[in-house]
Amino acid sequence: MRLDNVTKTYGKGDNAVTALRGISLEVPRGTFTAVMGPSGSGKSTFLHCVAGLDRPTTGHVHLGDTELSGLKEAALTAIRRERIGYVFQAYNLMSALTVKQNVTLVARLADMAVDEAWLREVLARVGMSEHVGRRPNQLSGGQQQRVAIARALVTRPDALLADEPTGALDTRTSQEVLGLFRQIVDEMGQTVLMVTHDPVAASYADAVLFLADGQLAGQLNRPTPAQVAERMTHLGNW
Ligand SMILES: Nc1ncnc2c1ncn2[C@@H]1O[C@H](COP(=O)(O)OP(=O)(O)OP(=O)(O)O)[C@@H](O)[C@H]1O
Repeated sequence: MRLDNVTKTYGKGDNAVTALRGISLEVPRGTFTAVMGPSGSGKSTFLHCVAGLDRPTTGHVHLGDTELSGLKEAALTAIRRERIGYVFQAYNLMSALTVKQNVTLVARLADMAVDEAWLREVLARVGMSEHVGRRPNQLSGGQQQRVAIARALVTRPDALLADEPTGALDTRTSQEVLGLFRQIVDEMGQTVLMVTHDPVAASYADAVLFLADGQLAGQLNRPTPAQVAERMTHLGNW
């Protein structure tokens, strides 16, 4: 993923709010990158622009060789569905569907063939092979997030985007989910970009990008939680 001088302004005139101010960066394929920053620093806007959910006001976003800002809505929708996987703080599973049905729902809605062998591998990776027939209310929070990760992986996306994926989990379960992200990067070559408020979560990443007031305010590679917390303390309230 690559961003070239991306800006994003919401609203017009006196009401205009500039959320991103000239962000240029590259997220290498097959790496785990965390994004941190004080509240209102532009993290969600950044993630939405990378995901093709929102269009930059100026600048360009590339996913591989594809430039997202030049695409028409239909092409962008196809990219969002087929080339990007999402994991949210709220697991967003369908309560009436089983684990297997939830994992394959997006692909089925999009008329994409689901490769059974790949589905089995993904379910095994996230440790949910034994629970394919259960419904979300029969699973713990950590298990539900694993199902959401399987759902994101099943279409073999170019990138997996996670917005506070451990925000609703206890410490131990968070660590299991973060360990799973690490594994899918190291063993499957997946690219993961994660927004988080948690220095411990960020320390699982290869690199942590810091945003402040809509600008890139630094990067730490393979940092410890203490180094991340120290950097955040200098950026403002978080
Ligand atoms: N749809 C919108 N319309 C107007 N302003 C917006 C909109 N979305 C975000 N903003 C503003 O843009 C700025 C950046 O917001 P953003 O949600 O990207 O920050 P954030 O770092 O994700 O914050 P938080 O950590 O609190 O979720 C903020 O000043 C916010 O009020």
